[in-house]
Amino acid sequence: MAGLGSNRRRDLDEDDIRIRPGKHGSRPRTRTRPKHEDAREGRVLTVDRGRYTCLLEDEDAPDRSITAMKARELGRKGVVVGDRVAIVGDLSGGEGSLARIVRVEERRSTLRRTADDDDPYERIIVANADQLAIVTALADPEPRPRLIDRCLVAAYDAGLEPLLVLTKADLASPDPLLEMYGALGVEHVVTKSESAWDLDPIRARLAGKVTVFVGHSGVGKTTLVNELVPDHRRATGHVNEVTGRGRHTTTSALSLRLPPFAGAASAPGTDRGWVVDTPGVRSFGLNHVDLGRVINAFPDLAAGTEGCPRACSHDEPDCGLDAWVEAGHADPARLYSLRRLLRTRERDEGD
Ligand SMILES: Nc1nc2c(ncn2[C@@H]2O[C@H](COP(=O)(O)OP(=O)(O)OP(=O)(O)O)[C@@H](O)[C@H]2O)c(=O)[nH]1
Ligand SMILES: [Zn+2]
Repeated sequence: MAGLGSNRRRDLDEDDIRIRPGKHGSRPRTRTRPKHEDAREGRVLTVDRGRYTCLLEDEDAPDRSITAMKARELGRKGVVVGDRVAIVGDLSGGEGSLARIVRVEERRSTLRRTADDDDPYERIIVANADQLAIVTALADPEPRPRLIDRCLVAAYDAGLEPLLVLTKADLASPDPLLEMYGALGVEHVVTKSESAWDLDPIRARLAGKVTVFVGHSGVGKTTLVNELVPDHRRATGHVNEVTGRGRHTTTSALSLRLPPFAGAASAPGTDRGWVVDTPGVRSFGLNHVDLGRVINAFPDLAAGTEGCPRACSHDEPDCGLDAWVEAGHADPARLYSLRRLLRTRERDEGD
């Protein structure tokens, strides 16, 4: 599906969004390993009360899911969902087995949030993601543009490519919302759960990427994720089996590997992509966000900031961008959209 203003979007991809290299290209390079030469590489799928469910991604142990704890030597260093880690100890994955995470590889990206704008504690929700899927229902509940704007700011700040996922298209047209976001050049897909799903457009957007799904309660995120990853429930049941702990509501994100699909390039080993489901992400506090970085997602406007006063917020009377736009160098709708995003932190009532 064509994205909105996708030409413009292409331009900024080069500078701002990290392009994923090939199959093994995103793997952290092997560093000098003074200790734990026998450590295996894994990916953190979810976290539950100090226990990390990790997927071993070694050639000789493909797709083995194990439970691990943080080794004491990691100290206070956090381990989050999406982290690439080095693991030692009991890697059998058998019942009651517990391995140790001894190293966390450098992160390609970190998606953070604060509970609200005044919250001084920022939390990393997910490491090493490529894309932020902002799931919004077209009706029931009504779309909340302010919340979308906040998610967009968080995505731009984190260097993630935003993707608008508009659900419940059987209830309302996506056109008004698409018009509102057209100038931003955000990619989008439209879904509806009615009778036959057409999931190919969204699958094509997810292939080969790690995509974090966020959305307000009731927008249909769970319905969609279950459809995309039919093993979802079984996978989470498995986690409980392994840890031997009872069922409870987890607040951790959960990484799910997408199954192969016919429309994707089906070379063996092709990365089908990952969905990272995030229960409980209902607000997106932006306390940690440096709004000065948002303009980097607008290269057409960034080029016009030479006439700005020092430390210009780009939302003040002396900002040079008004003249830049008046001179015809950029679309006024783009400047309007940028300023709307820059003001999201002030307009937080109800979101
Ligand atoms: N009409 C319509 N209803 C849908 C669609 N997708 C989901 N729903 C319904 O919307 C309601 C909420 O869906 P969920 O998948 O539970 O939404 P959620 O975003 O996961 O919400 P929480 O579980 O509260 O976090 C359910 O009653 C779904 O059946 C759709 O495409 N069209
Ligand atoms: Zn300015």
